Amino acid sequence: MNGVGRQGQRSSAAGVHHQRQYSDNFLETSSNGRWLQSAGLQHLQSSNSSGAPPQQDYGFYGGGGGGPASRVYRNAQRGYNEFYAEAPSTPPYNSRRKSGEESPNEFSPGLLDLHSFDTELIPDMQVTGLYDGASLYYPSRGRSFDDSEPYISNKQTERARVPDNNLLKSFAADKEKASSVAKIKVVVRKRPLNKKELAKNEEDIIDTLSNSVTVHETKLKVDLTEYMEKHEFVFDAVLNEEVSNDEVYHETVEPIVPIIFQRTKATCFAYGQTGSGKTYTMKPLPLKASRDILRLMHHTYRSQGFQLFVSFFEIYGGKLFDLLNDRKKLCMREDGKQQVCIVGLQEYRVSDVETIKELIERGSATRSTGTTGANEESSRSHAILQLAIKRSVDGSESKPPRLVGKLSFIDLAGSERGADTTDNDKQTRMEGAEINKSLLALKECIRALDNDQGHIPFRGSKLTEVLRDSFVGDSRTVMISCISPSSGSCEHTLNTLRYADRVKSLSKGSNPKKDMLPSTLNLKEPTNLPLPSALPTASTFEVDTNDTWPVQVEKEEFDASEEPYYEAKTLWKRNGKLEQYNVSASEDKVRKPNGQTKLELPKFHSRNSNSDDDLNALLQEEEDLVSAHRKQVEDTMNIVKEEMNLLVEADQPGNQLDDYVTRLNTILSQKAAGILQLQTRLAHFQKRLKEHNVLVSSSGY
Ligand SMILES: Nc1ncnc2c1ncn2[C@@H]1O[C@H](COP(=O)(O)OP(=O)(O)OP(=O)(O)O)[C@@H](O)[C@H]1O
Repeated sequence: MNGVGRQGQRSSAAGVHHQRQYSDNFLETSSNGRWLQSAGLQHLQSSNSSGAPPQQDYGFYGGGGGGPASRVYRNAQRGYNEFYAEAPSTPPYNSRRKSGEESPNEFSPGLLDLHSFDTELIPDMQVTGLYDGASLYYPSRGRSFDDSEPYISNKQTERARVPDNNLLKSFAADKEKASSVAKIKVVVRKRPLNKKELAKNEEDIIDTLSNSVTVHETKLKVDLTEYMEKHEFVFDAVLNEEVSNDEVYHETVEPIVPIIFQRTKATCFAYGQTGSGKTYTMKPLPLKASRDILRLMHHTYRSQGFQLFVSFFEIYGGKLFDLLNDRKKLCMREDGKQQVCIVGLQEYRVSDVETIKELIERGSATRSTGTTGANEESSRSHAILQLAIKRSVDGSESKPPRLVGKLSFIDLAGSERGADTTDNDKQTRMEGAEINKSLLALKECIRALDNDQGHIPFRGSKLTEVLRDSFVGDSRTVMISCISPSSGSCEHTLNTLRYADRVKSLSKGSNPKKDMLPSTLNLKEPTNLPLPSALPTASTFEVDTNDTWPVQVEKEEFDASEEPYYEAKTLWKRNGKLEQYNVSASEDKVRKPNGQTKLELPKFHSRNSNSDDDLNALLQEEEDLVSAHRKQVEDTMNIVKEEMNLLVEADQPGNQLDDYVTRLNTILSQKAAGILQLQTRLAHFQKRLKEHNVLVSSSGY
């Protein structure tokens, strides 16, 4: 059966019609404007264009939020709201400011190194004995928080020392909720066919059913007749082209938001080839999450001194740039506690959704983009947006707050970059190598994380290094694999799904039934698979009974003589609703859990720089080998194809085919020997790499 016939059978006419309609619109619509719409925040744009001041009215959250009813309505309207409506273009940041109003850029640089506070989590609150009935106090999704939470009017300091029962119950409920959130969740999102793909008559080769996704790959037999190979994968969730960004949020980030208040660090990242919809998927998520975080802060945890901070940076060619500070180059350091500090990264304190929206827009506009055949606005960088929840230790706002939890959103660069380098210049090739390296390292870290391995190989790349603190302690990871439906992207789609499957397959919490099945079933006929349900929980909360942060006393005096290298500066300026901090390693101070503050000389790897270099060299070598290996296999396949063509041409009466067959055999055995040699070398390098890693970890890193 040919591809068109199969497609005709697989897709209903309505389905095809839908896909065409989406693509006609989405290619012509500014993504900057559309994501706000799909985030359900269109009204923010209109308020902006009218020049209205930023909203502080939290009543907004109750009405426009993610309640089930509104979601159902939006879903019903999705065809219009998301794909047909003309999205208003987002005015430039400055044009939307009223005169005299401060912009994040213009805040006086109240620079203080808060990074030591950032990287050390605030100790947990004691909730022992208060678990009974806690869930009654936990506000369910979509329910008004005003209904569930009586107004708390105690003095802040008193509250900090003697937390009220409702608050403790909320914490307890959040803890309970946390334990039901899978440690790693892998979700696949299929986008609709776009205009270009339709123009080229490319067909939709992806079927989705419940949480499984099937790729129909057209292949050629030796006699050059076509046949279809099916590859079936099962994930925690599969979202088809009909699914809105609201639903993506509901499936991925929404369950994580409450547990960020419980010392959890979570990471949500989008993986996929260029043009597969990573940015489209990721852009609305931080805004939606901020909306829910602010809602919790202003209702459930009202007057508890929680603060929300935003930072946005990118990793481009292995270097870090601040997207909220004119792409200022940043550098990464590690302090004595192996906490990663991004020197100079600016964080903004935010208290309303509009400000967050402006910051995200500003950062997105600054992000590096390049051009590829697949996507004109293709991103070559990994963009990382972090939402940090902090809290002043003694409940007052006079002291710098300390980190409670963090939510990182990562829009990764196109996953095909490494393979897309042969025709490009040196810079593009280097970018590709760097991207490949980081994606490989990210996968390894997530797998190590889920297996609770002692050693997390975060040093494999800049990306994993900056995410180090998301890989330790209580963490959650959501991977959204974005795929294109088109036949032209089949190979990349399969690569994306295999990467996702690899992340998932070693997960301890995976359904054993699923693990017994091969990831790629390659079935000729449709098969009804037993579909595993979502991951069971793999982790529990650690409660450190020695840490009771509400009664913690902070000392601000620093003994400069102790570490003359570090001069403590406590210039902390508040600036209305939005505050800007400059994180500087030279002001890196470490707060002890017992409440004392001590300056410590960070160890910036000096002792281990050789190990790092070696490791990097090894990783590089391994990567080169993998590329060479891949190339050998590709060459071999090409040769086989060419020879097969010759063979078919030569298959005429009277022709002797023996010569061709002998020639083919010789070439194949030569190639096989080359591949075998490369595999042996690769295995050798991997062994060395492993030894090296063990050495590195046993030396304290
Ligand atoms: N689910 C979707 N529904 C409608 N349009 C979509 C969807 N996903 C992506 N698109 C559209 O496809 C185009 C490419 O998407 P996007 O820029 O998000 O790709 P990307 O994976 O981030 O690419 P790159 O890695 O090159 O940055 C955009 O015009 C976007 O609006």
